[in-house]
Amino acid sequence: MSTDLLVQASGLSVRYGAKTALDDLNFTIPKGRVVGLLGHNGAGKTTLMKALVGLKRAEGTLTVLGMDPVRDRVALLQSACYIPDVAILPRWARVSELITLMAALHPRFSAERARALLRRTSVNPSDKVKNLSKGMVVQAHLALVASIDARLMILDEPTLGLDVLSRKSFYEMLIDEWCDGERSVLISTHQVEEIESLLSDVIMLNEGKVVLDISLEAMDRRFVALSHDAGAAEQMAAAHPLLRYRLQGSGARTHAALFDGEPPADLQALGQRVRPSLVDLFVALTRRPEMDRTQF
Ligand SMILES: Nc1ncnc2c1ncn2[C@@H]1O[C@H](COP(=O)(O)OP(=O)(O)OP(=O)(O)O)[C@@H](O)[C@H]1O
Repeated sequence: MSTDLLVQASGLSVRYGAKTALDDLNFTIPKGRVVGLLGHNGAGKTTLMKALVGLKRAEGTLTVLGMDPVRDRVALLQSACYIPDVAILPRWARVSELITLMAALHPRFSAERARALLRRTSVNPSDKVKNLSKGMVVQAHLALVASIDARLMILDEPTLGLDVLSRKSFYEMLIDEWCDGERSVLISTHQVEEIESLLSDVIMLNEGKVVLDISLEAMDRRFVALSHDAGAAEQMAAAHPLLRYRLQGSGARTHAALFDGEPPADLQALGQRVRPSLVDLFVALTRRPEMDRTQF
């Protein structure tokens, strides 16, 4: 395996009985990337993350840090860390005791780093877990996990239940203190707007299939949105854009049409190019057909 590819998946499928949760996924995660895993409820995000850390057996080929996640699970967890969507820390313990415990259990854990990361949060090492708020538990959990010298961090909706300031500081800590150009992060969230600026890449899942796997730079080059006034709506619609939506703010151009690739020249003359957001693209690529009529 090339050491630059931390994850390599080909023909990856996961089933729960008769239900196919992931269907023939092919993707890689190179080093030094921050990859957003986006998808509606039930799209397969948690299932994929579980497969990556060997908690769910998958068909096809899956290599994580050069290892088979199920067979080499113990070794893999020395170099990959995973925060599941329900962060649980033992309620009876003080945070300082968890640091001591982690230092004893994990060869790549740095107690010094954990204490330094905790200083950025509102959690004190002397606090008991049972006295922490939900958000403080999440912060403590991240500080502990980010103190493991790992190459891959897998975060399943890590900011669930956090207020906006805590979410911001969580992401700042992740980017400033953990990402170093070699390590990669795979992060799932429903708060797409909030993480767009952090991401280098995005993988979108829809009903167990990958509908988009792209870097943000390539996304900006490939997808074009045209803002236009209401009068041009029919012509835009006739060109079958991926999505038509309303723009916020004032001005004559209150509508936009999103295209995969360059829109025809005559349409470009009717509108102005605007950058489609990740949310617009997500809606366009993962909406259900019954939503089509409700766009306008
Ligand atoms: N233990 C299970 N047994 C049976 N089906 C399951 C199980 N876990 C997940 N599924 C099904 O697999 C599909 C993918 O679920 P998954 O939890 O991976 O979605 P998700 O994208 O993480 O959703 P959410 O955003 O709601 O957390 C869903 O249809 C779900 O019902």
